[in-house]
Amino acid sequence: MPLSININMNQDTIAIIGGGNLGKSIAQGLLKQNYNPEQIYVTRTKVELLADLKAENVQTTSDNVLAVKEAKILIFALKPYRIEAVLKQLTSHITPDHLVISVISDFSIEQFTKSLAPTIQIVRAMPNTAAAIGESMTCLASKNASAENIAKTKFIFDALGETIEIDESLMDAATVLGACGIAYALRFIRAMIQGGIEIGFDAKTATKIASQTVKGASELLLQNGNHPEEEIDKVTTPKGCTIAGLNEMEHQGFSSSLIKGIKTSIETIQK
Ligand SMILES: NC(=O)C1=CN([C@@H]2O[C@H](COP(=O)(O)OP(=O)(O)OC[C@H]3O[C@@H](n4cnc5c(N)ncnc54)[C@H](OP(=O)(O)O)[C@@H]3O)[C@@H](O)[C@H]2O)C=CC1
Ligand SMILES: O=C(O)[C@@H]1CCC=N1
Repeated sequence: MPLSININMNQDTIAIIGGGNLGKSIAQGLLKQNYNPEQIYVTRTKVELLADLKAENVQTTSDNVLAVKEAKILIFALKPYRIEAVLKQLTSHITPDHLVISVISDFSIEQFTKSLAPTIQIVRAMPNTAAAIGESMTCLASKNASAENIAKTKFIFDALGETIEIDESLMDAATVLGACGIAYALRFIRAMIQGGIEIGFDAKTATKIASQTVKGASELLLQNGNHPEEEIDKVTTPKGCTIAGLNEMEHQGFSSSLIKGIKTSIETIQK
């Protein structure tokens, strides 16, 4: 569905301040949704690394002030240790007419607000890199943002995948489960591939089988709304190979290692 159908999103220029891994994924996702590339600004200091976006007619620049002046919607996708310096540079150019969205982890709305005029509304969004292909899971949180600004933010991220609204106190948890989660899932798939090669498949075939199988498993939950164990029960024949393998994985700490990893990730954010 083109973004222009609703609230005229294709008429609002978007500036992505910080075109790194996540910023670029968002830009790629917008392009995939037929967002007019000339109405997307992406900034970074090493602007030459945005050549792929430039080739698609996206406006790439190292000039954050220019991007902010040209855009109605600002998406800040900088590392947390860079944001304060960049906001200092931009404070006088960010107005209440801007919709300010931050995808920065570990940087609260309150911290953001301290650097800007009190009239500026901020929406926090926590997407993941699957935004590039319209499959992000994005958690949204706000404090003083208007219903219109929240709806606009939701509209943008709905076009890049699924969205849910959460309390800001859960943003670290959203970062871990949703954003870091992509990496955990990919490491799981990589391990499946390694196992698949050991039992006879070439790497390409193992990758195809593992990736599609994981996609199918996710879809079973998303489409049927069942508990994972209910679907697992359908696969585990008594005395069969699935339960033997699963139990061995659990003896080796499979679920426990994932849960401990998730807790370690959130402790790393919160320390
Ligand atoms: N990667 C992910 O999967 C996710 C990341 N996040 C959050 O998103 C934010 C960005 O993460 P990520 O994309 O991984 O990080 P990256 O380091 O890949 O991207 C940050 C970008 O900011 C640019 N940058 C640095 N200084 C400036 C500046 N003064 N003006 C404009 N651009 C600048 C950098 O480019 P250059 O060096 O050329 O300036 C870099 O490309 C972080 O806060 C992260 O926590 C949230 C969810 C998922
Ligand atoms: O690991 C990180 O710092 C960021 C936060 C979420 C995904 N990547």
